[in-house]
Amino acid sequence: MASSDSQLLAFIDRQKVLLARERDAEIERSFLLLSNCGPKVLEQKGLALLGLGIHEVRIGLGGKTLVELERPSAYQSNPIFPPHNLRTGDLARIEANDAAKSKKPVSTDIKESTVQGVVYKVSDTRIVLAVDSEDDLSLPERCRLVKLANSVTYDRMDRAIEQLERTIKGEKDTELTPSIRVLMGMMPPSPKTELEDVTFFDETLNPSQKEAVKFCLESPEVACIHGPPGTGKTHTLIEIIRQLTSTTTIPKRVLVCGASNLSVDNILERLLALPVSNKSSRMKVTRIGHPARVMANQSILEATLDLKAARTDQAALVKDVKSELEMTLGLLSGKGKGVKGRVKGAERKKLWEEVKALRKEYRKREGGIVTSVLNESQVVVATCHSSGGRQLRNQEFDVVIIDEATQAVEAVCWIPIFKAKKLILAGDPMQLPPTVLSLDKRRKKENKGASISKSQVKKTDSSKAKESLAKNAIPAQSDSRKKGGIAGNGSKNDAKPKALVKSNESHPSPPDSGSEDESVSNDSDDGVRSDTVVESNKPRSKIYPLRPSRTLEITLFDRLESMYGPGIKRMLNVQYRMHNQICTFPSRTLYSNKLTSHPSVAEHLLLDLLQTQGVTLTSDEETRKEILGTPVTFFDTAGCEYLERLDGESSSRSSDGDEGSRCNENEATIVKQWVEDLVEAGVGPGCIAVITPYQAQVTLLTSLLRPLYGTTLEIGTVDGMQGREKDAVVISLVRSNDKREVGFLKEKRRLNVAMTRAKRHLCVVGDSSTVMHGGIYLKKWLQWLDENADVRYASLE
Ligand SMILES: Nc1ncnc2c1ncn2[C@@H]1O[C@H](COP(=O)(O)OP(=O)(O)OP(=O)(O)O)[C@@H](O)[C@H]1O
Repeated sequence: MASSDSQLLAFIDRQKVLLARERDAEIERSFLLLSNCGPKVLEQKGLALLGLGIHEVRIGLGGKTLVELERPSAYQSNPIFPPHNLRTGDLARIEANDAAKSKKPVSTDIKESTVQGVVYKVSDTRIVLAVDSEDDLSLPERCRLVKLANSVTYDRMDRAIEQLERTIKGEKDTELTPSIRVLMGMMPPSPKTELEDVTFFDETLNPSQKEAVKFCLESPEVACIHGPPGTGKTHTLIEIIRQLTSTTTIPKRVLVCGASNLSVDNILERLLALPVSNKSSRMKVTRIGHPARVMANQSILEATLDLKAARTDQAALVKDVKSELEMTLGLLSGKGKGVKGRVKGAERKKLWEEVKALRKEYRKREGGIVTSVLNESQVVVATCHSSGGRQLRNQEFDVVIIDEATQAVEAVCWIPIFKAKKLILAGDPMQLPPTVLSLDKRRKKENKGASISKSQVKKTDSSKAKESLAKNAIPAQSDSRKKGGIAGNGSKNDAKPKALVKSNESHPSPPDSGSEDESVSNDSDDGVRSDTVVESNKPRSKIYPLRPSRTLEITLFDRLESMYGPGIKRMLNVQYRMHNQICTFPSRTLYSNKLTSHPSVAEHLLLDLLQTQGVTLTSDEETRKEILGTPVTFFDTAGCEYLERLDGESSSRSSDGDEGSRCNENEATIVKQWVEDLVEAGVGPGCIAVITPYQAQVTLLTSLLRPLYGTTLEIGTVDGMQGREKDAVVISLVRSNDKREVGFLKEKRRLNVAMTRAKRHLCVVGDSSTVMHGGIYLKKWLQWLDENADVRYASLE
């Protein structure tokens, strides 16, 4: 059934409401910070840089004025910036750095600000702000830079949704293409145009990858690729791009987008590394985006629009205008060569008029160069957000590919969608959803309410079980801990306290293969049916109508699957990362038991890694062999009374408005000891990552491990590890002793990302008796670990 007008409008209205809410949450967050904190505190939080001076004012791409700031020796003894969170693309403003006011909150009144712009480039000692203003730039001598809420992303998303509305209503020039109609449930996907014989450039693709490539080529309007961890999603996308742009079929023009710079640079890097028979057959690829934001890799930099434009023959045409502009700006800012003091009064006004005219001319000439570079490009690579910039305004493509589509909110995907006739989405709905600020705020409110009512109303059966488990387990554990210790031989069957074995036996068995547990946080609550597990490749006979999304976490990928069923996608089913034992639980519970391990990794262990490095172990090195030969280890802290602490508990809310973060000192000690054991056994710290849900635990672990291993050992939250892998991963779960729903522990997707980062060894430290409200997936995993992993008992030596 095609979406009715009222369904279409309800969907669009809902998107507008959700986007407005998200924008408010972002503004509120930054407003709270700016109005509550003095500049010094903002600098400590990484949101401001104080005591800066203007190094230079020049002109950049787009005729923007680039203001370069530094820490001059007059105000600072060290030219290197303190740690900060000002990144390329962030909105920031330069304001006078008045020392007397440095404790007062900085101004929240935008009008009062001096100069506002976008961070263009960041290094250890310099930061460049790109300013678009046509007005007079009154730059203070001594200044500071303050990060602001960025509205550009929201503006672009709002515009994309408005464009969608006008397109559907027939009010806009944009054509209501078949792919837009399919995306909006106005018509079902057309039957595939069968391709007789596809000759693959990469014959090593596995059958599921080949099927996904073929499916994407054959689908007339929309196709999705579901790539579980390590299954070669990028590999498959590269083949699709090669097929689309090859001359054997009709070459297509492709726009490759992604949710993050990292994802698109990863694709770009692989495209640029493809073998070419001769120079003319090299794929013409251009990367849109700030050169400072793209990967620091020469071949990638060479592919940026900025560098390509600068190398064209016409580049000389803009050079003259640029020099003149820079000279005039130098006069105005008092920073030009040989300029003494600033120009004032009528002369200043006249010079600004000149700047305006020169800038217009510069943009016109530069626009011509940009268009000619882009017109020659077969493949353009950009983030979804930057595809909405001026440079691509009139560019059209045959196909748009969006990687990491399950991490992008739907509205940001619409920015590039309007530029092409066909859409290919790639992602994994079982990994992290997009970050949504407004949702976190609501969840926290709901959790607060839930925690009070639940803990006050009654004790659940599970909490009673936890208590009796803890009572029984303590004496037995202290015995075994004395004997075994952290690297001791406390293997699951011989050293496990009886009380634990019993209680585990009474737990239900792991989730059945092929079905996701009903009680696991149900996506349908969010307005999407929870049939994300692949059932069949056939198109579903019944098509569900378009429904307004409950939250921004519902991605376009989720929604298409919900409307059209699994026939809209193909799943890659061979993973090239994890030891089979690491892969088993996620495969069973999230991927319909369909995820298999490639033989090259199925049995690989840390032991083999060391052998490839020429290390051989003698027969008496039993402990070392045991550590290196075990794919999954579980330190069960049940009954140990390792209670966590809420960081900032006294105030219940930290000054930046966030709920306090949790940490667990004893658990951190266990993690530290295991990392030490791994390193002692020969594993390089660079091959290890420590992952934990809470920032406070990251800080604690960093204080314990940094002095030993420096920055080679990676420590972070799960969000920073998506798309990454390490030979050995240690997860510190930080048990929760209250009944609140807390992000990581509740969300199976986060847990999935954490557990699938490990290649050869996964160690989990946590409490199997933890019963979290809503944390059923976690409980099942811990149960599975208790039954299948090498279980060790925590001991604080
Ligand atoms: N057909 C294949 N044959 C051999 N190795 C492969 C094949 N496909 C993928 N790989 C390898 O699997 C690993 C993961 O591939 P890739 O980075 O493309 O996966 P991904 O799905 O994009 O990863 P992520 O889970 O991080 O999103 C890479 O080392 C890649 O070389």
